[in-house]
Amino acid sequence: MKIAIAQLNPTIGALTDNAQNILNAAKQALDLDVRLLLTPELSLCGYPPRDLLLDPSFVEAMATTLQQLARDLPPNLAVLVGTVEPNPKAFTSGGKSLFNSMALLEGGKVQQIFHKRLLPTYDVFDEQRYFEPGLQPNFFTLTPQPHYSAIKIGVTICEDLWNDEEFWGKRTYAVNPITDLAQLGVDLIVNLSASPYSVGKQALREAMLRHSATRFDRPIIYANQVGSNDDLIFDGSSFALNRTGEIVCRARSFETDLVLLDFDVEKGDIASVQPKYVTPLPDCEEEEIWGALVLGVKDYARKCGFSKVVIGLSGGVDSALVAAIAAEALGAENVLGVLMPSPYSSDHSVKDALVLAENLGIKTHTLPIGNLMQSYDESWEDLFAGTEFGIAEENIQSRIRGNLLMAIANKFGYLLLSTGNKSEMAVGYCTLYGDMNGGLAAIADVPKTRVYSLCKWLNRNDEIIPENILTKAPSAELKPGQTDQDSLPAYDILDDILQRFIHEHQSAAQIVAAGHDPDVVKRVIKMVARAEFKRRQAPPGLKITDRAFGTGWRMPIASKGLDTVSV
Ligand SMILES: Nc1ncnc2c1ncn2[C@@H]1O[C@H](COP(=O)(O)OP(=O)(O)OC[C@H]2O[C@@H]([n+]3cccc(C(=O)O)c3)[C@H](O)[C@@H]2O)[C@@H](O)[C@H]1O
Ligand SMILES: Nc1ncnc2c1ncn2[C@@H]1O[C@H](COP(=O)(O)OP(=O)(O)OP(=O)(O)O)[C@@H](O)[C@H]1O
Ligand SMILES: NC(=O)CC[C@H](N)C(=O)O
Repeated sequence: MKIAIAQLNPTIGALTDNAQNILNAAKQALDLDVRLLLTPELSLCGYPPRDLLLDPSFVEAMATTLQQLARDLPPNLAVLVGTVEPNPKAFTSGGKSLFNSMALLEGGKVQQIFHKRLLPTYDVFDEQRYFEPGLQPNFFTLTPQPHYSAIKIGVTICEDLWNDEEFWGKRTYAVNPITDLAQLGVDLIVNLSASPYSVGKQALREAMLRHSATRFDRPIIYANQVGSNDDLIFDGSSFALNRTGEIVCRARSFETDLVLLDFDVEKGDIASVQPKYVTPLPDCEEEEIWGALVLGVKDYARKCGFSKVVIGLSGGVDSALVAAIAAEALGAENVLGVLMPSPYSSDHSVKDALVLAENLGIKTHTLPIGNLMQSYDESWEDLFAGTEFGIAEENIQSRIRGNLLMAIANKFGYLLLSTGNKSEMAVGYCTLYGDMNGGLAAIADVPKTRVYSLCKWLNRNDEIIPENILTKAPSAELKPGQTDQDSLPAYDILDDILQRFIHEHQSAAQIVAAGHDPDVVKRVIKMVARAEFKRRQAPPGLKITDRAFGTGWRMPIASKGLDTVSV
């Protein structure tokens, strides 16, 4: 029996377009003699729909679209479609008004509905805000073709398979849906997912599901969403494991795909369809992150209706990387780099930015800002009389640039990409309403040390990022001779402290015990706390790590929580 995974890229809320994509995949699958087609979690509305789910008319439109899709699909193909279903008991007995569901469509109708049982409510996930958990194990039977006996297929939705206590060494939820399904004697388990990307996550998914497949002696098919929705990048990388835990197929990462496999009724196991379709995983983390960021920029622009972007090109490494990502995502002809030298800019900053633009094939425009800086100086001359030249005067350069860039974006209908990296966003080394301006922060979750390693990886064959950009000392160039290390610890030290503090939840004392200077640790943690007000006003940033400063980071601003560190 042929089964296909449709690795789809839905746009959130675009019900008609998403249904059409499911229909297109179904037509393709039918030509390949497929009996069962799998689509990702919430494939009809896209994941995560967030508070659109609080709008009853949206939920109603989804139900209507689902019914129409059932009628439009080829009647002999069984299709699992991700949707929501009202909770009829919510009104009388309380509880959330919806179930996160999978609908089995066949023969022109909705045949069965399955409810997600485990609702992730941590990091970027907020499913208990909207959904009631399903209480029953989910399965259906399917006859491969007339005169064959029926196959029992267990249905799980994303998080449902993330509670194998043997794999994790603990239970997060009281139930483990896969145990119930094994007891019910299902022949095969499918998992319909919307699992966002983070570095190294695919290895974790494969190890986790390999463990479950072998533990329960059941084949598992994992169908993931692909595409980027705001800050979340979904990598796809759908795959299937046979009963012995071997990878039978793997879909492409960061692209839509349709993958075919075969359920051998005699053996009760799945096998690849020749030629074997196992896309190799990226060679290194840099290749993986690059794929994620390119997709992130491409989908954000496309789904918001932009074809062109503008970037401030300083001749530094951050703007160089963002320009390279944008050129790959949208085509070099759709990227405008703007050089805005001030009297403090070094000669090499302009030269390096121009060489970079030439390497990438992007257009540039130069707008010197000395005269605008002078106008500001004149306008506040009386007000600031008798004060020292300081941070306000330095930052005005950044604010002038931010204004010019937004004006260009506004004039020509471009999207402004901001260039701040995670290390800067963590400690607030950036100017509010200055270089923080923008519609999308492309590398806001990429630590500075990773910015360098990505650029070096990019240069592995040809020089794309000019060598001088990689070797000179990082500098904001807001005053003569300034370097980042006048204000911050060396980036390898800063990033290690941030990794321990933000990702590993280590205390200041633990970070010091790992060999860091106590004063530096205290200072860094205080800077992180005090920069919350800036991060709250930053553009959405593409998430590539397990903890980003985005929807999964909910810190108070007016607080003393992190600020009172002791070592
Ligand atoms: N809790 C809070 N809630 C709301 N607002 C708060 C606040 N705390 C301070 N503020 C306000 O924010 C102001 C400070 O923030 P802000 O004006 O952004 O500026 P600030 O953080 O003082 O300075 C920017 C820093 O970023 C560095 N930098 C590095 C790299 C690039 C660039 C660049 O611009 O290109 C800059 C620059 O050298 C400087 O050290 C305060 O003066 C105050 O008005
Ligand atoms: N002279 C300039 N011309 C154009 N844009 C600039 C200029 N200086 C700064 N910018 C913009 O402001 C951002 C932050 O600037 P800055 O160079 O101060 O910080 P950075 O962290 O060293 O970043 P980068 O490595 O890109 O230089 C830059 O990435 C760029 O987008
Ligand atoms: N949509 C979901 O249930 C996602 C949760 C899951 N643990 C994941 O990241 O992949």
